[in-house]
Order: sequence, then structure tokens, then C-alpha cells
Amino acid sequence: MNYKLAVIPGDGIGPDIIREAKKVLNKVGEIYGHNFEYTDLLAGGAALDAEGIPLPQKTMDVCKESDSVLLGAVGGPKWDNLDGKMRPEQALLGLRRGLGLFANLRPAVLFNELKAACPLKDEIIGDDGLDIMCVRELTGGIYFGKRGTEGTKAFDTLEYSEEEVRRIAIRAFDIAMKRNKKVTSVDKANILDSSRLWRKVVDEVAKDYPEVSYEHMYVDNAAMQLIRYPKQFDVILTGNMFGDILSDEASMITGSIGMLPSASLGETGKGMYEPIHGSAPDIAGQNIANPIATILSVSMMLRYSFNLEKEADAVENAVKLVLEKGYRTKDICAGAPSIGTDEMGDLIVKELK
Ligand SMILES: NC(=O)C1=CN([C@@H]2O[C@H](COP(=O)(O)OP(=O)(O)OC[C@H]3O[C@@H](n4cnc5c(N)ncnc54)[C@H](O)[C@@H]3O)[C@@H](O)[C@H]2O)C=CC1
Ligand SMILES: CC(C)CC(=O)C(=O)O
Ligand SMILES: [Mg+2]
Repeated sequence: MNYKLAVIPGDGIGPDIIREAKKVLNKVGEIYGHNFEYTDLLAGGAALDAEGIPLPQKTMDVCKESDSVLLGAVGGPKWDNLDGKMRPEQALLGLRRGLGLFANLRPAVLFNELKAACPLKDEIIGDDGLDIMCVRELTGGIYFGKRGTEGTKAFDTLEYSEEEVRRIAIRAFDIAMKRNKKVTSVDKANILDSSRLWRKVVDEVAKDYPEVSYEHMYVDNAAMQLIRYPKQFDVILTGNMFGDILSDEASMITGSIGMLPSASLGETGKGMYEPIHGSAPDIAGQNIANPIATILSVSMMLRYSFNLEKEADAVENAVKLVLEKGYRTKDICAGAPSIGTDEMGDLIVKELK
């Protein structure tokens, strides 16, 4: 099969981690007889530098025509003083909305081999590890609300429609049915009207899933419970900003933010796949970034967009084997010797079968 991929390396460590992810995809293609055809595109700071805007029309057009999108990360201090609408991060919002990718899946899984890198105590992790799926609404909420600055005041607004909540809730309950059948819906319904609407709609959706146990939890409590007793969670369903924040917190369950992949999905098979971390300007250009979150995002692409289960498993297994053999990038080495971004990519490619 031939798969057309739009590839957006972006800024900071973006180009380094994307290079490793492509190596892995190329090897998967070679072993399993697929052709992955890449179109490299500009977005974020790289696009601002080249064309003066964060999301050029060509990037959007090619993403729309492609079977899926692979993205590194965007942003960095060079562009931090630009007006809100011109910032690199606007490219992400434009892509997510423009492609209709309302469901952001962020699986926080602790590989057994990385227990030492996880800051939680052994008795909290237990013997059977940790595995939480964060389902974040991605095209609504406060990141997309009306905002502005008026003199010495600035405002942002948070809106959700019933339809927006319903479609993400259905996605979360469907996912829970294939996992441990538990959904924790996270909101701030003690304060926010939009959260009370969120709760009402989730209650309605839950009626169609009698096998799934579900609960509501306030976001401040959820942030605390994630550290106190993460095993209580199976699927976390939440809005755009809460999901952004809680998934960075949940990433420490995996040992490092450099381990957590994501899939952004809509109503069709097309998705956008990216690590949950940013462009990490503090380590850019040093060959120390962990490429595993991006490589696992490739695995999610194979599974969710192309239905290539064997191939997706092969990528995950290759990552596990490399970790089993003791290889670590700096963020997960817990004081032991570490290897570079490129060597980690090469070793994962070598373990693919
Ligand atoms: N999806 C995207 O493109 C995102 C972009 N950003 C942008 O990225 C820039 C930096 O944002 P930060 O808040 O610093 O978040 P960040 O996620 O880039 O970095 C936070 C910390 O985690 C480390 N880190 C991140 N990824 C890593 C990896 N693969 N391996 C090892 N260490 C890693 C960094 O070195 C840093 O110490 C900003 O311009 C921000 O707006 C932030 C989040 C998401
Ligand atoms: C940079 C933001 C637009 C997004 C973000 O932090 C994320 O999606 O994780
Ligand atoms: Mg984030």
C-alpha cells in the first residue's frame, strides 16, 4: 500500500525527533511492503521565518490531501514576543480545527523497564504498572474562544456546545469499552457553567454504556489524585485546557514527557500524530531529545489511521526491546549512562521485525 504523509518537523527538537520517526516508518515499510510517501511542510516558527505566517495555505492544503499528518513540535523563544495570532502555536490550533481533529488521545503507559525513571514510589506503581488513556477535547474550549486585549485588560472565553461534548464523550466511552471500562470525566462544575453543561451531556452519553463505570471529578482533585493513586484511572475524559495540563502531569507516570505520544482524530480515518511535548528549546540541537514519544506516535498512526495492527505492535515491541536492553536517553536514564537521539532511533530500527 502507498500512504501519503504530510510531515511537519517544526521548531526546536522537532526536526531531530521527526528524522528518527521517519527512519522507523521507512523500516516498517521495507519489512511489511508499504510505501510511505512524505511531503515535508512548514508550520510554526519555521514558517514564520520563511513566509511570515505560522500556517501557510500550502501546508493546510497538503495536510487535507494527505492520509495523515506527522508533526514534531512548534514554538520557541525567538517568536515569543509576537502578537497572539501570529505566534507559532497558532499553527497547531489551525491544523487541529481545520482538519476537524476533535479527539486527542494521550496514552500514559509506564513501560516496566522505566520504573526507575518514574518519580512515583514502587508501592504506588505496583507490580502491574500504570496505564491511563487521556481523552482530551481538542477543537473547542478556551483555546478557541473569543479573546482580546482592551487597554489594561485582557480576556479569554470558554464555550462548549452540547454537540462538542457529546462527540468526545462518545469517543471516550467507546475507548473505555475496549479497556478497563471506567471513565473519569474531569471538569470544574462547581464554578463553570460550561462544565455543568459538560456533566449533563456526559451523564446522557453514559446511559448508553451500562457496562462502563463512570464518575465526575473536579480538575483540582484530579491533578492531586493522579499522583496520590494513579491506578484509580482508566480513561480520563476532559476538555481542551484541562487535558493539556493533566496529560503533561500524567506524562511523568511514563518516566518522562519524552515518552508520551498522541493521536488527534476526527470523524474520518485521517489523523495528526505528534508527541505531547513541545519544541524543548532548552535542549534543541544537542542530540539529547528523547525520540520515543514521536516514534510511538508513528505506532498510533499505523494503528488508528491505517489499521496496520501488526506493524503498530512491531514498533511498540522494538521500543520495549531497546529499553529492556538498558538503552536510555538522558531524560529517562536516572543517573545511568545515556545515548543520543539518533542512536536511540537507530537501535529501535534495528529491533524492528
Ligand atoms: N505541540 C506543540 O508543538 C507544543 C509546543 N509547545 C511550545 O514549545 C515551546 C517550549 O515549551 P515548554 O513549556 O518548555 O514545553 P516542552 O514540552 O517543550 O519542554 C518542557 C521540558 O521537557 C523537556 N522535554 C520536552 N520534550 C522532551 C524530549 N523529547 N526529550 C527530553 N526532554 C524533553 C524540555 O527539555 C523541557 O525541560 C514553547 O514555545 C511552547 O509554546 C509546547 C507544548 C506543545
Ligand atoms: C502549544 C499548545 C497550542 C498546545 C499544547 O500545549 C498541547 O497540545 O499539548
Ligand atoms: Mg501541552
